[in-house]
Amino acid sequence: MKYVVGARGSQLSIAQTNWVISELKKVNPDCEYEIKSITTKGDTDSRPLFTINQKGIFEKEVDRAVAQKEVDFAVHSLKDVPSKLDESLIIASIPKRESVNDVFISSDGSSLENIKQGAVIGTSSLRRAVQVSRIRPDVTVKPIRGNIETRIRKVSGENFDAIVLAQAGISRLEVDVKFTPLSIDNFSPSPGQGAIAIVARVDDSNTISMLKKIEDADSRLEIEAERALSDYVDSGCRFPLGAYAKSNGSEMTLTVSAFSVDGKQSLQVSKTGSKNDPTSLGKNAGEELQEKGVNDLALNWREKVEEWNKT
Ligand SMILES: NCc1[nH]cc(CCC(=O)O)c1CC(=O)O
Repeated sequence: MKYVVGARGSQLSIAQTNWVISELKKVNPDCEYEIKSITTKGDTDSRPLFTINQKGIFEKEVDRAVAQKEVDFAVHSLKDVPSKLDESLIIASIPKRESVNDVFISSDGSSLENIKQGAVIGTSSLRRAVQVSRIRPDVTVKPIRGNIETRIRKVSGENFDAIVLAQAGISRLEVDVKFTPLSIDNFSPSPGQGAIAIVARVDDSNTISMLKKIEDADSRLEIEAERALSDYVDSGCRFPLGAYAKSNGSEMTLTVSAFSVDGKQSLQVSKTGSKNDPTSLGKNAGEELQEKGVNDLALNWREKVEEWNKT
């Protein structure tokens, strides 16, 4: 049996897709896989500056190829996959997740704690921008565009002294670059960070069961809790949010941090529950955030995003 696999044109997407194919070949030795790279607007345009709620615009283009049967399945970074897929599609498989943490990459090897005063730090993630400025209010956080390799090249000390990226992307690309890991406490990751989602057609049960062979049960439960939480707060999610679920025996703990866009206010919630009910865990954490007034964090978000884009 031969499968055609959809991927974006970016190097990360190709690297992730190759990794998925090598895992699939171990358990489906008789199957063949061919990558069909789908050039999306995200691979041709420059990425946006700081934004909120732009999630998944490029992944949707690849998913359309799955829905239209141009490819059999697609491989994505889960954190970029919107919570609502087309009704003909399903996240068929979640393989074992990579590191969830962010990392700090600087031109002179210094860490976020000891980098020189007034350093210029690049990121286009509002979550990371806020997290950086809370630890080092003296640095300047500036939006940086381009894919991972381009961003790393920009850390020359000329335009950027440092950047923040996901460790998972660097590991998957096998980039040879020095970095310091950032703690999950200070840099609560984006929901789903480090995980890969394989999207297939909901009625294609043969492909789904072939893909399920590389599913990792704990990774699936963890990302379900993180996504249930972000779904719960999504309607008014005009604030930077980090969420991280970790299973431990039969339990799972979901820790969530939410910030106002200017970084001045924050809320943290940590909930433990049965790992087999990730949806309730995510919803419970969301309810507690709402009781604590999370919606107030979103006040004036538009003006605050514009402020970030002026730096
Ligand atoms: N939004 C871009 C993106 N999508 C997935 C990854 C890396 C892999 C992952 O986080 O799972 C990255 C780069 C980054 O955040 O540094």
